[in-house]
Amino acid sequence: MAQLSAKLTELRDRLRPGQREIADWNGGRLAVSAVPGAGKSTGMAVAAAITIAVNQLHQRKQLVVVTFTRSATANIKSKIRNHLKDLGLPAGGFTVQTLHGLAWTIARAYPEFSSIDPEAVLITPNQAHRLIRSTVERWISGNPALYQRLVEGTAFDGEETERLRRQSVLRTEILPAIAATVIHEAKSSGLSPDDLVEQSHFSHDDYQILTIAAGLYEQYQEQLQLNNWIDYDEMILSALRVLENPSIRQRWQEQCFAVFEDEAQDSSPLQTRLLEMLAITPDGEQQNLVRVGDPNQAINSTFTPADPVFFREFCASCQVDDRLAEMHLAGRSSEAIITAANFMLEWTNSLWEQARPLSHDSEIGAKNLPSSNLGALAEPPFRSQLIQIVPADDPQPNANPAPEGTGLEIHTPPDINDSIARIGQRVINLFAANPQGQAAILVRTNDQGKYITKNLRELFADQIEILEVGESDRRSQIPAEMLALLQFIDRPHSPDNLKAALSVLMQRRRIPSQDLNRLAAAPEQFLYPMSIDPQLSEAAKTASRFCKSLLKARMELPTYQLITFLAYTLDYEQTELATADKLSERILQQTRENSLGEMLALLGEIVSSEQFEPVDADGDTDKYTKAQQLTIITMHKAKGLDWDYVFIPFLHENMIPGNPYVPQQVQFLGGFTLAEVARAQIRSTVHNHPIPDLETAWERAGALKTAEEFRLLYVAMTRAKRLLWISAAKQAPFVWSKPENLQERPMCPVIPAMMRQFPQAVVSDDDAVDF
Ligand SMILES: Nc1ncnc2c1ncn2[C@@H]1O[C@H](COP(=O)(O)OP(=O)(O)OP(=O)(O)O)[C@@H](O)[C@H]1O
Repeated sequence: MAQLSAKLTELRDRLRPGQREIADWNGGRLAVSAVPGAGKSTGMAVAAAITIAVNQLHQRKQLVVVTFTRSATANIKSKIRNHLKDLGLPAGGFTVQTLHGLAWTIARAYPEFSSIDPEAVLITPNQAHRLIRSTVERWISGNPALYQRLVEGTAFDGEETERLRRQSVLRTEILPAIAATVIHEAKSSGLSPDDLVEQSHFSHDDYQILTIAAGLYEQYQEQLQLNNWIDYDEMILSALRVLENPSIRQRWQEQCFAVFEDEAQDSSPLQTRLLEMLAITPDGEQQNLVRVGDPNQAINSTFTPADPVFFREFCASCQVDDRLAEMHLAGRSSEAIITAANFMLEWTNSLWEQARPLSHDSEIGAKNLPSSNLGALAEPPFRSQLIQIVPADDPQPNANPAPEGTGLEIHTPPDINDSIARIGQRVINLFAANPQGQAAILVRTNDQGKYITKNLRELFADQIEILEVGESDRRSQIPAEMLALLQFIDRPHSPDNLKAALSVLMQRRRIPSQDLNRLAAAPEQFLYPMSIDPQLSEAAKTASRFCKSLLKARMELPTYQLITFLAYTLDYEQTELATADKLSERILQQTRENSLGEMLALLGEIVSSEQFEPVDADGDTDKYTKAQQLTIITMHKAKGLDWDYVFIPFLHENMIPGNPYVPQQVQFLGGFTLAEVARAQIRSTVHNHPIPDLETAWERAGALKTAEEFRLLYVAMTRAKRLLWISAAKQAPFVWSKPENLQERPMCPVIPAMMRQFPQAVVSDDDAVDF
C-alpha cells in the first residue's frame, strides 16, 4: 500500500500546475480551461489513473472518460492503461468512449425504453442524402402556401422559366440546406419539432422561416422512423430517454463513479445534459464531473450546434465555487511562436472591442485596426487566456524547443506558385538538416491542398515524401458520385438527376463552372436542343456533350462495367480508381441480376448507411506526423496534432475571415442565406434571447463565422513546434476552383498587423530566394 502511495506521488509529481488540479480532484464539479499544448490529454490520463487507484474503481464502479473523436479515444485509453500498469494495477475500473459511443451503449441496452431498434442503421444526413430529399419533397407538397411565398422571394414577375429556376434551386439547394442545418441545430439543442412550432409564434418574418424549419423537422422525424434509421442526435436522445427511468438511471449512476470529459468546448447542450445526468451521485447530492477544454479552439460552432459559450458558461459557474483550474503553461512550441499566437488572440479581441457599439474612439486610432463585423457578438471571439512558456523545471522533456531560425517567418511572395516553390525548397533543406523533422502545410480548403500537392509533385518529383490527407476524403465521396451519375444514366430526364450528375462533373472539373439550375430545369432542351430553343452557352454545350457521352456508354457497355467506365471518365487518380474497383466488385457480388435498378438500390443503401470503407482509409492520425514527411492537411483536421515545421500559405482576407457569401442563385430571397438565418434564430431561442429579425440574424451569423475563422487560424498557428512559416502571396485566385486565374488579393488583416509587430520575422523577397 505504501508502495502504491509512493508511486502515486511520483506520478503526480510528473504533472505541471493545472494538470495537478485534475489529478487532485476528489469529487464535485471541476472546469479546466487550458491553452493549446498545455497537456490536457496528458494530464487527464494521469488524473484518470490516479482517480482509479485512489478510489479502487472496478468493473461495477467505473470512471467514464469521454473524448470527441475515435482516435483520441484510443490514445487516452492506452495512456491510462500504461499508467495503471506502472502502478501495478489491472487495466480495469474505467471506460473511454466517444460521446456517441457512450450514448449508443446506453440506448442499445434498453431498447424498450430508448425506442431504438438495435438493427436500426446509423446515418449522417447531409444535404444530398435521400432522407433530406424526401423530407423536402413531402414538406413542399404539404405546405403549398409557404412554398409559394418562397418562390415569390423579394420580387417576382411571373415569368415561367424564372419560376422553374427558382423551384429547382429551392428543391435541390435552399430547402435541403435549411433542413440539414436546422434539424441538427434544433435536435442537438434538445428542441423537438413542437418546441420549434411554439418558438415560431415569436418570429415575424415574411417567409416564416421557423415555421418552415419546424415543418421540415417533423417530416424528417417521420421519415427516420419509417426507414428504421437513426442519426447521431437520436442516439443521444434515446440514451436520455432511457435515463428518464428512475431505476435504470440509478443503476447507471451507481456504476459511474465520475465523468471526465476532454475537448469539452465541442459538446452540444444535449451531449452535456447526458454527461451531467450520468455524473450525478446515486444519493443525488453532487455531480462528479470534470470538464477539460479550450474555448479558444472551438472551431465547429458554425457547422455544428457546439458553441464555445456553453463551455465558457460552465467555467464561469465553476469559478464562482472556486472550481475552475486554468492551464496557462504550454511546452509544445518555441517562444516566438507562442508570442505570435498570443498577439493574434489579443489583436482579434481588440478588433471585436473596437467594433462594439460603445467602443472608445481614442483607442482605435492608436491600434490602427481595420473594421470588422465582430461587433454583432455579445462576447469576444477568444477567452482572454494567454499561453505561457513553462519554467525551467518543467517535467516535459525539451519543452518549448529551440526555434528553427527565428521561429516565425512571414512571407509575401509575388504569387501562390512562388509560395509553393519556397515551401518545397525549404522543406527539402529542413529535412536534410534534421532526419527526425516532421512538417505540414495547413490549408483552409481541400482545393488548396490538392493544388499544392499537384504543384509540389511537379516541381520536386520524389524529393519530398508527401501525404495529402484530403485525398482520402475524396475517396470517401466515390460511392455518392457513382450513384449520382448512374441515377442520371438511368433517368436522364429527371431535373434532379441531371443536376446531381452535373454537380459531380463540375466538382471533378470535367465541365466548366456554371449555373446548373438553368440547365437542369429543362433536361430535354439541354440534352437535345432543337433549333427553336434558346442557344446554349459554350460552357453548357460542353456539359451537354459530356452528358450525352455518358448516356451513350449506357447503351454500349454491359452494366457491370459502368462503374469502372465512370471512374475513368471522372479522371480518378490511382487510389480512387482502386476504390471504385472495390466498390464495383462489391456490387457485383451482392447483386444477382446485374441490372441497373438492382445496382442503384444497393448503391443507395451503401451511400445512405456509409457502409463502405474506401481503400486505405483509417482514423489513425500517427501517419500524419511521421518524420521526413510533408503532410498537407486542412486546419480543421490538424486540430490536436503538431509538427516541427508548420507552413500556412494563402492567408488572404477572402479565406480568413472570409466574407458572408450569398450565392447568386439564391439571391431572389434577399441578401442572406435562409439556413444560416434560421440557425441564428434557433440559437437565440436556445440562449433564451429574443428571436432576431432576418437582417440581424444574418449579421450575427456572419460575426460568428468571422470569430470562428480567427480561432481556426489560432489553432493552425499553435500546431507549430519550432517553425511557423506563414504567407500571403500578392497574387492569388479569386476562387480556388479556378486556381489559374490569379489577381491581386488583400491579405488576411492579421498579417499586416503581425508584420508591424514582428518586423524581424518579415522575410523580404530577396532573402527568400536563398532558402
Ligand atoms: N506533464 C508532462 N510531462 C511530460 N510531457 C508532457 C506533460 N504534459 C504535456 N506533455 C507533452 O506535451 C505535449 C502536448 O500535450 P497534449 O497533447 O496532452 O496537449 P493538449 O493540451 O491536449 O494539446 P492541444 O493544444 O492539441 O489540445 C505532448 O507531447 C505531451 O507528451
